[in-house]
Amino acid sequence: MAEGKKLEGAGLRGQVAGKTALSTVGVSGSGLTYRGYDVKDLAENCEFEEVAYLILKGKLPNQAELDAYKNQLKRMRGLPAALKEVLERIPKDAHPMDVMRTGCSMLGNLEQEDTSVMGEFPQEMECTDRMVAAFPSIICYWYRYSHDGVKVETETDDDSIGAHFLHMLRGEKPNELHERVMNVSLILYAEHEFNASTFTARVCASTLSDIHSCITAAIGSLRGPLHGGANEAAMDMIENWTSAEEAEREMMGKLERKEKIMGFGHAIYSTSDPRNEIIKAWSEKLAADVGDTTLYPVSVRCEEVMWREKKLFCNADFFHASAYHFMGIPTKLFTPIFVMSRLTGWAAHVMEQRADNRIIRPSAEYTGEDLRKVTPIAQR
Ligand SMILES: CC(=O)SCCNC(=O)CCNC(=O)[C@H](O)C(C)(C)COP(=O)(O)OP(=O)(O)OC[C@H]1O[C@@H](n2cnc3c(N)ncnc32)[C@H](O)[C@@H]1OP(=O)(O)O
Ligand SMILES: O=C([O-])CC(=O)C(=O)O
Repeated sequence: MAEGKKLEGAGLRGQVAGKTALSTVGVSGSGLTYRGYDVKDLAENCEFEEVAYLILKGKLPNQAELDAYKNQLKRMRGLPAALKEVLERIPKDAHPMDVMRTGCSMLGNLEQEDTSVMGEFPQEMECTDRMVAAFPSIICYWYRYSHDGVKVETETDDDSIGAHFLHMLRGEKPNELHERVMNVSLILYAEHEFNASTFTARVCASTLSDIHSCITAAIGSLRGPLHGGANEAAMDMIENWTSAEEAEREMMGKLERKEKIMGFGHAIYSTSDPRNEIIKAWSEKLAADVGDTTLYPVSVRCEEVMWREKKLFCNADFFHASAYHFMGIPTKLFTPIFVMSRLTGWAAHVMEQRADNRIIRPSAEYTGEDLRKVTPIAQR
């Protein structure tokens, strides 16, 4: 069970920066809740679209509401020609998170949110639904064009966002296991209170900016290796090791050299991240499915060494690395999948901020020079 840790010090740790009804992190016994539901319960019993609906619209949908929501999202999967042209110009070696950032921003140019009456945002839900539907299309359109020269069809009839993503990426519909894992993964990543990227979105929203600006800013914040980028960084690390023994030796060396190990530790949780045991179990199933005898044992040994040596635990990102890898997803697309999911949390926070807004503007402790006069340029 995750417990709260002593929260103080730099990085605004432990400071209440606002109110939310969307989620709790590390405060209730169950560790992580979305609108009062335990994330484990949601991951076991729901599809991602149900959870997206819960986060964005405030309640779990009934069957008719879910069907209508999924159909609406399906109809919004296509990309405007001007956006496709932009994606076609982005080089193969671009960072996929930069592609997401540009894709989101370009969509905001082509389908601007109506902000004409200050403080009123009548299209915020429609713009959000559009982004939820279009983000998988954006990343896959760019990836398939830049890597395979294929202009992929983004208007698929796949039932779920996860299946739609895998279908565009691989050119064929995924099997049931892979679709289920995508659902679970997207649920686990969907919302997490005032994490860095969500806070970024809220700061932007507090200026009464448009929703595409808020989401674009959040994508930039999620890109870093201390946040969403950790799933890719974890993969880059574990794929080098061919046995659990080698992983242990290398991990010990890293710890001796005081290197940060990606996919471990958390700003809020102190003993475990409740998302880890869920994605770890799916990673184990996928390992059995592909007959893996290396990557999963390597990952498990990393987890054991970090706990034994440092009492540091895997966060949501660590076993996502092996799980995605077993599904044949290229490492560089790991963090964009996080975006496809967290978009729901970001947008819900933007709406929550807008509904009860005061511009976010903290103060700083000044550590610079005392007041002084400008020396004329010739004398400097
Ligand atoms: C979905 C997500 O965004 S989850 C987070 C993903 N990020 C990562 O996996 C990156 C690796 N982890 C980290 O960098 C950190 O644990 C963070 C950024 C997640 C949290 O940072 P903080 O809140 O500052 O961590 P915390 O206060 O618990 O750190 C305590 C000590 O453990 C160390 N530590 C924390 N995480 C790690 C790690 N992954 N590897 C090695 N040492 C670590 C810190 O350096 C610190 O040591 P110090 O006191 O000697 O400076
Ligand atoms: O809450 C955090 O600081 C980081 C995190 O786990 C998330 O955003 O999912």
